[in-house]
Amino acid sequence: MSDLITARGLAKRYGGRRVLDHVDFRLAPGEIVTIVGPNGSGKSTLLRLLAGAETASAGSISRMPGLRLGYVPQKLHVDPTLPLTARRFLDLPHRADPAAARAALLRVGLEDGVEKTQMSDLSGGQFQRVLLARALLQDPHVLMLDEATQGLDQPGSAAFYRLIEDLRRDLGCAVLMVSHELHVVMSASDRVICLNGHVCCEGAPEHVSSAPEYRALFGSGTQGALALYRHDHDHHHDHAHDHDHAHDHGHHGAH
Ligand SMILES: Nc1ncnc2c1ncn2[C@@H]1O[C@H](COP(=O)(O)OP(=O)(O)OP(=O)(O)O)[C@@H](O)[C@H]1O
Repeated sequence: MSDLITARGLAKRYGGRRVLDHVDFRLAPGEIVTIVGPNGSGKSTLLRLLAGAETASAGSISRMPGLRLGYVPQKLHVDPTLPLTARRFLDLPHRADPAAARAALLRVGLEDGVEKTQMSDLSGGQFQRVLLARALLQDPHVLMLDEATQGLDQPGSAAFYRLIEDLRRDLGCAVLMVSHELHVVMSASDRVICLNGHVCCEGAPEHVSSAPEYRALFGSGTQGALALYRHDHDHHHDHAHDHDHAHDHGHHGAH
């Protein structure tokens, strides 16, 4: 089957500042791909470009005709003084079919009672599940999640990512997510893309290692919990990305 999303040579500049450069990307039906990278490495920007929420400064993106996306944002502030139940939240921005709304809430593991609960009274984990339920209402070919487990504790995150795997299995959707929680997402991902303004490397997260190249990006705090199975480096990372990369961006993926 052909890819859901393909991108070539993506670049993004904000003002004169180059945030992404030379990014190639493809997403096949049903695969779970995780984008990792340091703060400010362009992860959210890449997700927004691929979702069509922002325009690239250079490069091309093609999406399968009729592609449906379900987007779970990084953060969503709901004014606690604003009365808004979880059920009504699912009607934003478009009114949801009542049966579909109920099914989506159940599918993400929320009890019946949650429908009437104010968004501001939900726990962090419940809140994220309501966001996920809203994304499911799109009947998506691709679920995109930007740091969807921020603020959850480790068991909460692990449960959330297990749910994502279940959804992929049951709905057959592809999943593209950004995460800092390498130790949690590695088991759930088919492919990991390591981003730092450009694609440093990508591949199956199948070996646990403490690769020096990985530590150069993430520090040693994660004990090499994520193994990028190849990461051939001939360059230094530069957060400014405002010099020309004279090297070859080798993509050593396990496709
Ligand atoms: N709308 C914008 N206008 C100007 N600069 C922006 C904009 N959006 C992002 N940036 C800048 O682009 C860079 C990459 O941001 P982005 O949010 O994509 O990184 P990230 O890898 O997702 O970071 P984090 O892990 O901290 O969420 C940052 O330096 C950010 O300040």
